[in-house]
Amino acid sequence: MDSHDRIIQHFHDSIRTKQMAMDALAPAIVDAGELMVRCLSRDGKILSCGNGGSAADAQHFSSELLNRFEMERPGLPALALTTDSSTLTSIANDEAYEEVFAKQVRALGQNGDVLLAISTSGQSPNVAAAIRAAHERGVHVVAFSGKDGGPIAGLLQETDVEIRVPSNVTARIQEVHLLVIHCLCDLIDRSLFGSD
Ligand SMILES: O=C(CO)[C@@H](O)[C@H](O)[C@H](O)[C@H](O)COP(=O)(O)O
Ligand SMILES: [Zn+2]
Repeated sequence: MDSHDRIIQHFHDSIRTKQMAMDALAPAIVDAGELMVRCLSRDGKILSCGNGGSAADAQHFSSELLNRFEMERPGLPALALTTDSSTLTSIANDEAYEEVFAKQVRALGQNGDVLLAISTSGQSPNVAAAIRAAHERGVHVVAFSGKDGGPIAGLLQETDVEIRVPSNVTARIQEVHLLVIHCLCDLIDRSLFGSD
């Protein structure tokens, strides 16, 4: 397959993954949006975490809440746990990399907050640890995953929401995670500030 055809194939695969995810995930995305709106309307905040591309997604989401998505509106309380290099390196150095998000959740999480936990495989131990810490603090969880959901799927409680992309390809899963982030931002803005 030459480069041009390979690129066309990536686009086709991404389109097909989004079409499958649209039908499978729409109800869970609504549930996640309602959970986040309830949290924000009660002066809660939304924490987010993930590794690699999912760390970027965690920061993308928090920036669109803190600053804005599409409509002009006041900033909303959100914090990505992936950005403070001094905190991340000191926890990893003094304790373990597995604790880098969980220790922040225990320090910052309050009852009624929401943690957006992102892992395309559902395998990342530090995201799993963050979910356990969230439950200790009465923080609800929205989990973005893919593949078979991994160990993270088994950690989720009744009040949590799992958005598992029906794909085994990390890049395709991430492409859907980003679309879901924008869907959630739209739901939050329309619920809290009315439709523009
Ligand atoms: O972005 C990509 C691949 O597209 C990678 O950086 C990927 O995020 C990293 O391999 C992560 O460590 C994968 O972790 P996870 O999504 O399985 O929890
Ligand atoms: Zn965006």
